Amino acid sequence: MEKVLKASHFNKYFTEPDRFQVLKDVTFEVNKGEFLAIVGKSGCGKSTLLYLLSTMDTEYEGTLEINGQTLTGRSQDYLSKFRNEHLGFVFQFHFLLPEFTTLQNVMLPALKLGKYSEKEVEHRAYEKLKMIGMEDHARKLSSKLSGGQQQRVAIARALINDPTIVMGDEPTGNLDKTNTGIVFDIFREIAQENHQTIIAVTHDPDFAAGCDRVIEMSDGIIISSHENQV
Ligand SMILES: Nc1ncnc2c1ncn2[C@@H]1O[C@H](COP(=O)(O)OP(=O)(O)OP(=O)(O)O)[C@@H](O)[C@H]1O
Repeated sequence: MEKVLKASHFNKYFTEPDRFQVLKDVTFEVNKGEFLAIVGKSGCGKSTLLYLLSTMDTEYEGTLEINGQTLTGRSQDYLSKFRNEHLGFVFQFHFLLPEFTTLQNVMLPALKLGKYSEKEVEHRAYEKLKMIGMEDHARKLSSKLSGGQQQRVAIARALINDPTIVMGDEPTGNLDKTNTGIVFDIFREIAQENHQTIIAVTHDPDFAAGCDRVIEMSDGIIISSHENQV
């Protein structure tokens, strides 16, 4: 099984207000196309871990490898380019720009990457919107969409550069049951059809139960990793 992410011996400390160790020797690997949930009680270190995996936080001990590239010790410029090319992010809140249309929001990360012409980017953005069933809303201001629709658009935006890994921090935390199901199904399809990897921090037991594997954390430690029969 091809590994797309290797986290080795992560230790992470916070020093304010007092020094404490938030991650303790966290080591795990993630397969290509795997749909992984990270669960655990509030404050156990899930978001801190995801932030390290996202390459946004570089203050840690240990090594991070994604797509065969060692990312520990790289410059901010290198990491920023790497993120835009290889990673997609979905958060609890959609962070769409309200004065931009749905289509423009989805296009933004690809325009920033500068790999495709504007025409190509627009075409790609349409394709992503089609995939999530939102192409009819392409010209609407994103602020005019429902919460569930906005989160779907945020996923399309995360997918625009065809990332190897999509990372989600409570991606359904702000959604009702129906929209949670829709978002879950999109992730499932991405993993199954496109072999893109999903790593999602979640508090939702039903969401976690549908993932391929669940990593459970407690007090900065991985206490279990089990595969679901899905
Ligand atoms: N910048 C920071 N400085 C100091 N302590 C922090 C910082 N960020 C988080 N913490 C602490 O680190 C611990 C882990 O936080 P983290 O947000 O990773 O937990 P979590 O498992 O994601 O929680 P939740 O499920 O509530 O989001 C908590 O005790 C939190 O208060």
